[in-house]
Amino acid sequence: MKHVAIALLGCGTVGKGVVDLLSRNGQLIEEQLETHISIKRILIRDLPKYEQMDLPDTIALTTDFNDIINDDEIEIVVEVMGSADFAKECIEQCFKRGKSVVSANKDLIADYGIPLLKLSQENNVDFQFEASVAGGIPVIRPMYSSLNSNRIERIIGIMNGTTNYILTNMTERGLSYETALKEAQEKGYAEADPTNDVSGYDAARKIAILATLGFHSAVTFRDVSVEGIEKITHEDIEHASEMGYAVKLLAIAQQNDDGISLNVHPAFIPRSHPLANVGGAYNAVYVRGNCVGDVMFYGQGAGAFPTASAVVSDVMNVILHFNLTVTGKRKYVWHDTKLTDPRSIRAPYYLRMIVDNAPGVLSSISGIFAENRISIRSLIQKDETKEIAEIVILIDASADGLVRDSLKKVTSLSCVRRVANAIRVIEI
Ligand SMILES: NC(=O)C1=CN([C@@H]2O[C@H](COP(=O)(O)OP(=O)(O)OC[C@H]3O[C@@H](n4cnc5c(N)ncnc54)[C@H](OP(=O)(O)O)[C@@H]3O)[C@@H](O)[C@H]2O)C=CC1
Ligand SMILES: N[C@@H](CC=O)C(=O)O
Repeated sequence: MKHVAIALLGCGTVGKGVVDLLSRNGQLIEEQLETHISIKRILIRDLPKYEQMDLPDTIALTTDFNDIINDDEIEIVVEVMGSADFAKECIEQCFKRGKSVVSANKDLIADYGIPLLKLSQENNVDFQFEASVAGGIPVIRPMYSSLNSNRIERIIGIMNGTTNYILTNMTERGLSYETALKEAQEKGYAEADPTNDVSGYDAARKIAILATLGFHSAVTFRDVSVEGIEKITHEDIEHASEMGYAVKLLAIAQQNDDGISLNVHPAFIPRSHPLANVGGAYNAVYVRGNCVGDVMFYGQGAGAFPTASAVVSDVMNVILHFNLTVTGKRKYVWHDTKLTDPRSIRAPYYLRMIVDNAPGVLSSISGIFAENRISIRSLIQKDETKEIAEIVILIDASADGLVRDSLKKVTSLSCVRRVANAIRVIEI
């Protein structure tokens, strides 16, 4: 039986998941590859913390990356630390020393995926990162393999388990935002800094990675317009339910006539749509190819075993390439990319405002929308006291820039206390 020694950089939620998955399914994995995989070393920072962990005695823990990079027996390095700079440095060193790398680090790949892929090719090694998008769901490989006979037209999905867990549990269990986030952290879904999840940056990184591969476009995280879920309240969720919608954080990449648009934002989705029923930490990604039509990928987008499933399958793929002597041979294609102005993207919007409960208020607000040729689909006055009222407006599909400009004017009306939220409605 052949033997491949690997090293892990990091042994947190995902790293420990990899250790456990290999011990649980090792025999089946060996049978398929005719190769035994052993984890030889793991890099961590805080040694005493890991000495208590239930890890096989055969694994050497180290706090010095040199122990890994200088060990010629180690052929594959699995980077599951997170962070950008140090991880990038380690991965580059691995490539230069002829080691293939598997990474789950979307922060890094969304920014440096293309230069890293190029460097891996120059050094004839593999770089694989299936777990970087949607945890356990196979969605990266289909982009450059199973669906690559298509021109990909659109990618839309729920790509962050933490925010989906928060929104689902605010909706179904009435949990507060803070309690739901705490639960998501306890379950190992959230990033080390959960701001990346709730602000939409994590999903933005994932859609940038998918668009890079699916659209053959050299885009990065910085090309994505991002809005998070921090402003979503129980009021918004209740109004959505009453109107037949669920609130979800969506990531959308779209090929338009004038370029590519990349957006992450909360959205009202009709309850009848399959994405509305993706609950908890589950993710779902729709891909539309010009020949295949719509394909949907669904599964657990975060957590130890689901993510380790993708990481270990990447390790298996690297070993398969070793065995077939095709390591580092995959070719990637990127074209010049033009980005659509995000302000031109049209959608219907749900708007919630807190206003004075006084005559003439509604006509002042609707007057501003009329001036901007935005047509109001419905306007409902909700809870009211003697002094204030909450109004909920649905407007027909309008350009984002026009909606934002109109809302600025609405906010400046003395009778408008605040625009509490403006959320796009997805009609698919
Ligand atoms: N959790 C999930 O569900 C998913 C996570 N990912 C990605 O996987 C990666 C790992 O995530 P996760 O396991 O949740 O993270 P954790 O925070 O649970 O674990 C990180 C691990 O990396 C180690 N580490 C961090 N920085 C360093 C460093 N500079 N030097 C040495 N060791 C270091 C930590 O060691 P120490 O404790 O000693 O600091 C810890 O063992 C991230 O890129 C994340 O975005 C991807 C998909 C899903
Ligand atoms: N924090 C991420 C983990 C997986 O990528 C999430 O919540 O989806």
